[in-house]
Amino acid sequence: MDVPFLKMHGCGNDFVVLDLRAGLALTPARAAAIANRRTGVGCDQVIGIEPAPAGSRAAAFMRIRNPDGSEAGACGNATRCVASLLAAETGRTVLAIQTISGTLPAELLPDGRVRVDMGPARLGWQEVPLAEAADTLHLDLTTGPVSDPAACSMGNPHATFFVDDLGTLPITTIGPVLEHAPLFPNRANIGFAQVLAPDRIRLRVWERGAGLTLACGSGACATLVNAARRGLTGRRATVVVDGGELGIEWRDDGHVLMTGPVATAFRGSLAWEALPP
Ligand SMILES: N[C@@H](CCC[C@H](N)C(=O)O)C(=O)O
Repeated sequence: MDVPFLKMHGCGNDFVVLDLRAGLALTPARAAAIANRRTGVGCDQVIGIEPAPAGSRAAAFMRIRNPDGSEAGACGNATRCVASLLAAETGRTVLAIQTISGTLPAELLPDGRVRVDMGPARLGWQEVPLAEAADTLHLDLTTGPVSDPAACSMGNPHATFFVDDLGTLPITTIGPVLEHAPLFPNRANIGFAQVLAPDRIRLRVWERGAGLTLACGSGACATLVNAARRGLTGRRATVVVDGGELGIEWRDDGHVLMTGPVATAFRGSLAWEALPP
């Protein structure tokens, strides 16, 4: 059976997007096979669009899997991509997408960008989660040249290290060590941020289950929140990632708004029977 897919990206964070509303299942093994950049299509995350749960006001449910098969509670860049697809399908510019972490309102803007309400930043140590009680604004964690990160959850776990010079950091060496640090029982996405101005941050993210990507939307949200909590920025900033720019605002009610581009790279079809169950 041939199953159509879309290859999309947000600031270079790339996705295979599958419409699974007819009932196909995105298992961990299938996602890992699809995401493999040598033997599959290749992507940072595999995204399944599934029916919205009964009674939900959302247009659809979005399942997020990393290349290692693990399931994530949030993916900011993919949420914008799926919102743009659902907007085109329904003719609505305002809609909501259900994830395992909550319902995310989204809006298609006149310039083609998409704004998503990523929900409230969760600041408690149990919410990140951390392995033990700690002040999430200053974690006792050092690896190589980086130390003293701040942590929060955007529906998925993030730690942000603020550094003076991003250019010299050995991210592919320290990223995997930090992702698996015992302090993070569910592992964590690890952001490395250089504050350029009170409204501008340069960010690179070692993503849980995916590695270094060109952009991480939830990471950009977490970074702005952590930077504002530290008094390094205001509550609104442009976050410059390797693949573009994201506008982030931490509203007074605790919700984080993310605005950014979406792009479709190509369409294809998967030989479903060739995938593992
Ligand atoms: N690329 C995403 C985040 C994807 C999930 C993450 N790797 C996790 O495991 O939590 C984004 O744009 O937010």
